Amino acid sequence: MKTRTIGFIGGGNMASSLIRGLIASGYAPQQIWVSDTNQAVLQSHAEHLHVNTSTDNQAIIAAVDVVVLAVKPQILREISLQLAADICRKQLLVVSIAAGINQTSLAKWLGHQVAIVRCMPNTPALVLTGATALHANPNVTGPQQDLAENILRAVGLTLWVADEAQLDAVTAVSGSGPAYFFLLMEAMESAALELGLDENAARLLIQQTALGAAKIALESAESPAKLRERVTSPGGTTQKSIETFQANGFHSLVSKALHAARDRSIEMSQQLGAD
Ligand SMILES: NC(=O)C1=CN([C@@H]2O[C@H](COP(=O)(O)OP(=O)(O)OC[C@H]3O[C@@H](n4cnc5c(N)ncnc54)[C@H](OP(=O)(O)O)[C@@H]3O)[C@@H](O)[C@H]2O)C=CC1
Ligand SMILES: O=C(O)[C@@H]1CCC=N1
Repeated sequence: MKTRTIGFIGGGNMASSLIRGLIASGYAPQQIWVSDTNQAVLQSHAEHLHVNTSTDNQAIIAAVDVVVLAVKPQILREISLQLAADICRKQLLVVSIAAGINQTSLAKWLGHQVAIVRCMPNTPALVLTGATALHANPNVTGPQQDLAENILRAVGLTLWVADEAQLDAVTAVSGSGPAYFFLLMEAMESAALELGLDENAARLLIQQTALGAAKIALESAESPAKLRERVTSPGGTTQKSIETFQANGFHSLVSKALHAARDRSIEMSQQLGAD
């Protein structure tokens, strides 16, 4: 499967994470093609990643075995309509990573016979620790499903969802999720500075603590609540901070934030898929 050529339409943040991850996992840069309207982005990818680049989206379609649509959801309709005829003619597998653009809209724009895998990756793909949920439309053959899965599995964990609606929840949980952990790190860093630590010490301690907590959570069969209790000595320091979090509605705040992200994904499907 690593012999296939992969094209990215849009070479921004998420595409860069995937491309870097694919190269780190053994894909040759020559197998990867990227198009973007931003010359600086293409120049940087050519210079640093040695991948093939073009400002011509159609040239990418002509060159590859599978195309990843990695532009902003707001312009996906225009791009899909622009590329539909070439994609159909070549019977190309399309992988869309766009948040909030559903299979119905993609089929309407690209053609109802096109094989489309809609997925939701996340930026830790950059360090081969991505998490991606995928959904295939009925046109996707077994080998095409394997091809899509192999690309995303090269950069982390993959799971298939049979119910496409679950991708809205996945977007709220793992698609946007890295930002929540960065937000917590950001807030902890500000607090650490207030407590008198210098920036370098604060950042290092927080990074290592986040890594350690994630590793324990991954390696342990126990729930996050149980793992939290292990840190919380009765009458000690953690109890005080956890009580402060909980008295200020931490769980409900997280729930509201994830519901807001899920609802935005649904709203985008309705707004952007309308025509
Ligand atoms: N960032 C993330 O963590 C995740 C993003 N996604 C999805 O990935 C997609 C891309 O997101 P992200 O990487 O963050 O966005 P970016 O804006 O970083 O990347 C999109 C790139 O596409 C370029 N572009 C604009 N118009 C065209 C065009 N006509 N042809 C080719 N390229 C074009 C943009 O250039 P310019 O900036 O000049 O407009 C930009 O470089 C979105 O659909 C998003 O929902 C999914 C999961 C996670
Ligand atoms: O914020 C967004 O819309 C995209 C999708 C998930 C992460 N970034």
